[in-house]
Amino acid sequence: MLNLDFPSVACAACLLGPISHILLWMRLDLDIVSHQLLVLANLAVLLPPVALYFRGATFIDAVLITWTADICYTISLLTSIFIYRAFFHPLRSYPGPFWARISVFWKVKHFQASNFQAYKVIDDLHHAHGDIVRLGPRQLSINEPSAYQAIYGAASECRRLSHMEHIRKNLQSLADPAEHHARRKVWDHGLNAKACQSYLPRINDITNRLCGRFAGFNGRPITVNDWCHFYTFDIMGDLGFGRSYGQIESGSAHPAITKVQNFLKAGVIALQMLWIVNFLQLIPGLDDPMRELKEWAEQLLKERDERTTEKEREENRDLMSYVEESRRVVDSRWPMSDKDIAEDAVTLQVAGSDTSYSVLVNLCHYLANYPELQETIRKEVLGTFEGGDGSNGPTWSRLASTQQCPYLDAAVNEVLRRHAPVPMGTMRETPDHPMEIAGKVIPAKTIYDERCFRDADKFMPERWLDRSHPESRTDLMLDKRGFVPFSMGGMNCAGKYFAYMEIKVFVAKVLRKFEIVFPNTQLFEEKDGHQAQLVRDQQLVNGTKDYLTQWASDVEVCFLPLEER
Ligand code: HEM
Repeated sequence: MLNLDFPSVACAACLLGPISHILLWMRLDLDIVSHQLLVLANLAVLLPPVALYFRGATFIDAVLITWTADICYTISLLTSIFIYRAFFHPLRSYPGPFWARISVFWKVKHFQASNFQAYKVIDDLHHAHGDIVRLGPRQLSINEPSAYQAIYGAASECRRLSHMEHIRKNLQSLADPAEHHARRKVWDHGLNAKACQSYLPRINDITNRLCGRFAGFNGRPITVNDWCHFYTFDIMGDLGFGRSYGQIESGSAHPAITKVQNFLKAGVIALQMLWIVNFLQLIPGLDDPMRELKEWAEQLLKERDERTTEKEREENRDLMSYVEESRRVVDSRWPMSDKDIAEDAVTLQVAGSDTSYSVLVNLCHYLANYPELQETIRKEVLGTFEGGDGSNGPTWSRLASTQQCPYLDAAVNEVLRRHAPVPMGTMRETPDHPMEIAGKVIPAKTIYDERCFRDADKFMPERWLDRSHPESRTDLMLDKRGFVPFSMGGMNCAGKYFAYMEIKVFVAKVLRKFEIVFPNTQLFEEKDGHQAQLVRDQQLVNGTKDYLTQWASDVEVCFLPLEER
C-alpha cells in the first residue's frame, strides 16, 4: 500500500501557489488562455487520484490527498494574488476603491447595481478620487483631456485589447495596427464624403418613408425610440445589403436585431470579464445572438449576390461592396474568408445603427423641449431644400454648412456631448513598456477607460456656435479636446461623416413636415417655464442606460403635420 504524507503535500502545494503566481500567472493573459486553464484545472482534480490509485493508494486516500493539494494550492495562489494586487502592483499608487484593486468583480457588481449606468459609477469615482482612478486590478480611468492624444492619437503606442480578437475578429476588434490599417483603408473609401453623397438618395427615400409613417399617426403621441431604431437599422440594411429590414413599413423590430440588442445588454458586463465569454463559447448549443446575426448576414450577402450582377453592384455601390473589396486589396498576410466579411457586415450593422439612433431620440426630446430652437433650426433647414416637393431631400452642401445651418450643427454636437452614444468610450492598453500619460508614468499593459465644459450638465447648443455668430457662447467651451464622441486616431469611428449626414437629413426632413411637441405641451407651457425644461432634460439624462452603446430614455412626442412649405 502506498504511504501518503498529507502534511508534506499540503506544505508543497502552499509553496507552489505564490511561486506559480510569480513565474506563470503574472505572465499569462488570463482572458485569452482561460479555457486552457479550465481544462488544466479539471485535469489537476481528476488525474492525480487515478495515478495514485494505480500506484497502490486506496481510492479514498488518492481523492483526499489530491483535494488537499488542490485546496491548499488555490488558497495560497489567491492569497498571493490578493497581496500583490493590493500592495505591490505597479498601479498601487493610483487611488480608487480598495476592492477594485483586487478584482474586476467590484466593477461588475457596481455597474450592475447602478442599473447599467456605468458612466455614473465612473463619474462618482472621479469626483471622489480625482482625474485618474484605479478601476480594476490593471485598469485605470483617465478623465483628463490632455491625455486623450497620448492614448488614442495616431502616433500613440496604446493598442486595442488584444483578447477582443480572440472572441470575435472584425474591423472593430483588430488590435494589430498594421492589419487594422490595411482593412480600414477599404472602409474609408466606402464612408468618405464622396461615397456618402452617393448614398444620399437612398437615405432620402428611407427618411420619406419614415415621415410617411409619422404623418399616419395624425399628431397622436408616439414613443420615438423604436422608430429611430427602425430608421437607422433599415438604412444600414439597405446600404449594407441592398435590402432594408422593412421595419419602418412593418412597425415592428426584426427578430435578429432584437437578439443583438439583448446581446449588447449583456456586453457591458461581458467586456469586463472576457474569460467568461470564452467559457460560454465552449458550451455547445448555447444561444449566441451574434452568431445568428452573422449567419443571417451571410445569407443576405448570398441573396444579394444572386439578385444582382457584379456590374449592377459596381454601378450602384453600397457599403458592403467596399467591405467585400477587402478580400482583394488587403495584404495577403491577412487573408479574409466569407465569415470574416460577414463579421464585418455585422459590425457595420451594429456600429452604424445603435449609435445614431440614440442621437435622434435625444434630438427629438430637445427639439420638443425648446420650441424656439426647433423654429430656428426649421428656418435654417428650409433654406436647404431647392424647389420641388422636397422628396429629393435637402442639398447636402447647404445642410452640412455650419454657416448656413449653425444651430443644427450646434444642436447635434451638444447632443453628442451630453449623451455620448458610446458612453464609456473605448478601452486601450499600454504597450509592453511603461509610458507617460498626463504627466504620469503608466505601467506596461494597463487598460484605460476614458471620459470640459462650463455648465456641462446643461443643454446649451450656443457653446458650439462660431465666435462670429451673435448668439455664440464660446465662454462655455473650456477645452474642446474633451469632445471625443467618435473617439480619435487611426481606429476612430469610420462612419462619422455618414452619421452627421443621416442625422441632419432626418432633422431637415422631419422639421420640414412636422412640429415636434410633447403630448402635454399645453400643460407645461401654462404651469412652468425654463425650470421645467431643465427638469425634463435631467430626466432624460437620468434614464439613459449604458449597454456598450447608449440606450436612450423613452421619449414620447407628437409629430404635428405642418402646412407644406
Ligand atoms: C453618432 C453616431 C456614431 C458615434 C457617436 C460613433 C462612435 C464610435 C466610436 C466611439 C467607435 C470606437 C472607436 C475606437 O475604437 O476608438 C466607433 C467605431 C466604428 N464606427 Fe462609429 N459611431 C457612430 C456612427 C457610425 C456609423 C453611422 C457608422 C457606419 C456607417 C459607424 C461605423 C463605425 C465603424 C466601422 C467603427 C469601427 C472603426 C474601426 O475599428 O476602425 N459608426 N464609432
